[in-house]
Amino acid sequence: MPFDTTSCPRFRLGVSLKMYFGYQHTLSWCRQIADIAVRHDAIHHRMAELFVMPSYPTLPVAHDIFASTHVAIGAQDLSIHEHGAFTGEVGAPMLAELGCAYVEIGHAERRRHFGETEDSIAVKTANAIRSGLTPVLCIGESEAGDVESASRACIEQFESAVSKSPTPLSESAMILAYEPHWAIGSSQPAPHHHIAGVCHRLRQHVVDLSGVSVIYGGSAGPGLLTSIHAHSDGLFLGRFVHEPSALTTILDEVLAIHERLPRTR
Ligand SMILES: O=C(CO)COP(=O)(O)O
Repeated sequence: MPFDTTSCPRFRLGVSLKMYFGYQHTLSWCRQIADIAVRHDAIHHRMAELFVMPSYPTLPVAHDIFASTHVAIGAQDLSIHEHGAFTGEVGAPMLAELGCAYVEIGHAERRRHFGETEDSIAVKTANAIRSGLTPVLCIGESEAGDVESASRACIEQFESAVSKSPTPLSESAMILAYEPHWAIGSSQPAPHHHIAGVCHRLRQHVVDLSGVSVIYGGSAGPGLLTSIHAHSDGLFLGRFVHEPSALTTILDEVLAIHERLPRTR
């Protein structure tokens, strides 16, 4: 029986490669992911949307590798400037020209190691929107705590990040990647009840913004979506899909989740 995807959620699966791989390794990983994407029913039937974020220099070739797939590409950061005398920077207009659909903003590692501030995050978010890129806005509490305080911290970060938006938020597409800093680079994700609680509150907060999805990242990998899919629109993945077959396992989970959903809505 063909899948009725109109009544089902479409999960968003993003992968950031950070700076783990070299150039050739990145391209070979992208080719393997492209191969999985063209063959997997979860992508074919649009039950899952996949975007990958490799390092800047690989973006043009990655764009070509994914050209005949449903996989989108994005950058891991962007400049607070758009053009000009800003040595070493890459601005939103060039990322859009390169074929990026997404750009990551405010990752915990950029906040911690590169002096990213709430103000620079707000400027970057505005620049991304102005160039037609979908921000993947990373928000999350720095220390492990309860759901209430984590949600408050995330909502403050979100409100600050969108404070300079050039267009009404109701017209913007955006992915909120809930990434508790303490769960990134760890051996396991945050506890499921914590993820569910914070994602639920974030979804409530953006309930009137139909273009905003809430996904979870931080040691996410195979098995997690099955547990949290009622509360999260997807996953932001890192190390646990360095082995491409792990992505197949997650896409299999997407199929299984859809199989179990009622067909009558
Ligand atoms: O930060 C992340 C995605 O951007 C998650 O990274 P890890 O899955 O490697 O913890």
